[in-house]
Amino acid sequence: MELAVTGGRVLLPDLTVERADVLVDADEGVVRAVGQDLAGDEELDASGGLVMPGLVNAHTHVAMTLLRGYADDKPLDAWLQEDIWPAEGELTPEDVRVGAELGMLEMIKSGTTAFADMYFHVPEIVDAVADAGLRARLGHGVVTIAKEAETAHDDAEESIAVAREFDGAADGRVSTAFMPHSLTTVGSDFLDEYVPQAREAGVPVHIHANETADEVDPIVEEHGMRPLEYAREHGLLEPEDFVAHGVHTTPEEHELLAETGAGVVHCPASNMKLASGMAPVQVMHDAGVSVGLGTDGAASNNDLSLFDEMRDAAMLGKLAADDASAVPAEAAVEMATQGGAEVTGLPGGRIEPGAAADLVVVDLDAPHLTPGHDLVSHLAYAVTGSDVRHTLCDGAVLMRDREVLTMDEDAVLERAERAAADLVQRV
Ligand SMILES: N[C@@H](CCSC[C@H]1O[C@@H](n2cnc3c(=O)[nH]cnc32)[C@H](O)[C@@H]1O)C(=O)O
Ligand SMILES: [Zn+2]
Repeated sequence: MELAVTGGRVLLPDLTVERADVLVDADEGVVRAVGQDLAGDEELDASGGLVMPGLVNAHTHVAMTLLRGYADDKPLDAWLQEDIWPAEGELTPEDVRVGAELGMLEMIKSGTTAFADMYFHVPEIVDAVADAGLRARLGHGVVTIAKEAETAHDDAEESIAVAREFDGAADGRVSTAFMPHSLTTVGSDFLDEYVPQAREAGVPVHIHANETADEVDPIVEEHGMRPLEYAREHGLLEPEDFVAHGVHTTPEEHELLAETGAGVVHCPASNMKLASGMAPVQVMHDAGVSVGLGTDGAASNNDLSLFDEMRDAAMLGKLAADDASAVPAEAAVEMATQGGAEVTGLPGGRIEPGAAADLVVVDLDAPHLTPGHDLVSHLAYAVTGSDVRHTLCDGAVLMRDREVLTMDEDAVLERAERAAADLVQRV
């Protein structure tokens, strides 16, 4: 079946905008053509809209939607230890399923078609991705500090097992990674033991790194090197690997990232909310580092909209560089599309023949998007998630005219409300 997305304008990979139709091969899940007057077996109306690549949320913990607004206004360490980890200790597989569905509903409704996720009870998340129709790189987050050796090993084994088992699931829309939680919550002996297993399984490694000053200093003190140098020493930073945050990073670390090809996921909202710091995004770009954008979990954001994240990235990037020309709109849009696809190794991020048919249509016919001098500027600074009219992933229509077709929206909200209330009772 061929689907023609007609009557709109299209954001091309070079970030120019052209009046064109997009022909999608729904069976193969690829874009066949971009051009004038294309016809398919079915049509999707994009008139008055901009057809753009589906957004890539390159770092999140999707089931944390259940903890949205549960614990705010604290720094990372206290937030995790006092509130989040105790609550997460009570999450059942069913809770994770419900939270993941809520997050995916939110993503589909705000134009995200692919995401990278670190969490636990991953089989539930795989099933939710399969049903929702999205694309994802999933992994089990490992923590080894303050655990008995056996429990810590079990956690790491589970991460490797999950990565092996589910790579290629959901008709190839799910891929996986080995996901040690962070350079300070996983011991180096565990990295040394399990990273080679990830290589053997052919999956990348995704980890939190250099998020706060508090997690940089102990590594420098104990090992006499910067965290990313330490990461490299322990087998990380292969080209397919990607680290979340990279807030407190030095020029030497940027050089290391650029040389190795490992990517960074910038999470500006989470970094602002937890007061973690300002990532030197413009400096990283100038150094040739691949950068994607992530929301991080909904408990530190508090939403999963990449449109908000683009705006935050552009705004914070200017403040960090003390330069209004830093992280321009184009850079924000690039990070949320091609950049995220590159960093996570997921298809998508570009609309061109042969590319994955992961795309969204944004309604431009609105007061806050008038006049239309520069649509890339609008995407970075003025569009919000609720402006998304249609969402397609892998050639399938997931949302048409704001109606999500792959999920029962009311049922998802009701289940989430109930699961969250029960959870808070138990904690
Ligand atoms: N298996 C681990 C869980 C790791 S999943 C990934 C974890 O990252 C946590 N997380 C969420 N946001 C952040 C962040 O900004 N920095 C570090 N960790 C985070 C999240 O709450 C979740 O516990 C365990 O048993 O504790
Ligand atoms: Zn995170």
